[in-house]
Amino acid sequence: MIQLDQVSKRFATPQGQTFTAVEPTSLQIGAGEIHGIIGFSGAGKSTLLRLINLLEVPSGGRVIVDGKDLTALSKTDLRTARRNIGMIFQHFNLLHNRTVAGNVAFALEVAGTPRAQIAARVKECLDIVGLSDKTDSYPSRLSGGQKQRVAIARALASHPQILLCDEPTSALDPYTTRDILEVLADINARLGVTIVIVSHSMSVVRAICDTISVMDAGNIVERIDLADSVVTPVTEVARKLLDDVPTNVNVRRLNALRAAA
Ligand SMILES: Nc1ncnc2c1ncn2[C@@H]1O[C@H](COP(=O)(O)OP(=O)(O)OP(=O)(O)O)[C@@H](O)[C@H]1O
Repeated sequence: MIQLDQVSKRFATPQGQTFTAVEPTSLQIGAGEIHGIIGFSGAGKSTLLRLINLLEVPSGGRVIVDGKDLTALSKTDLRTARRNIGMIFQHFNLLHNRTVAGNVAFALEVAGTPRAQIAARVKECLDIVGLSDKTDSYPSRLSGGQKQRVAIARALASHPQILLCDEPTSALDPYTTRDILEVLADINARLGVTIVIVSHSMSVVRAICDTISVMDAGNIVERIDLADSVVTPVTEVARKLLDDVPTNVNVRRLNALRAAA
């Protein structure tokens, strides 16, 4: 479904130099798969994700989605191809002056869906994410988890085959995180949507993914297949990520002990 072929991304720095956020990278993600991209801050995860729908234009390489080379499409054809790729973000990015239904409808209006079809599709999408009772609420009246559900409904509005998720649970508590992961897993199972999820949390990607790419300094340094009963990371960065943040340590006390030593 998704094929990145030696894709790279360089940014110009204010000092007039170039910074490589993603080194030439190849990646294949099959239809119906849930794939995680994990790594520490600055590893290049979000940039790699945004290369999939060409939100970031690649500096080199090809992005092939559902058999189409997105890098070779005209602006109009790219706009059409992008309807096949929904996206959600850490901070939801909802329109605050529109209701829940209005937010989902907005995606359809932009896509040129005939007016007569919009209300029915909005209802379908809100049913999928379990938010039918909040249709007329404004985002300010919703919890973080509910906001992310609206964002998911909006992303699904144009029947995409792919859903890109950029840190979708990083602003949520652990219980709501699980809730949102269950919604995503359900969408994958019921609708067959291929999901790519960026996270810095190994527990998040382990909870939902089939396969994981581990990124470090703009490179995919390891691929983990969660179908393997035992996950034995090879690289140092994957081993560190597997440990997650050791939250059972009181870091203030630890610092005090270090200072006293
Ligand atoms: N538009 C941009 N211009 C210049 N540099 C950028 C731009 N976007 C990202 N970068 C740089 O590219 C590198 C990778 O950024 P990216 O956001 O992809 O990392 P990440 O792994 O998603 O990090 P985080 O987990 O903190 O979001 C970083 O050093 C970042 O500063």
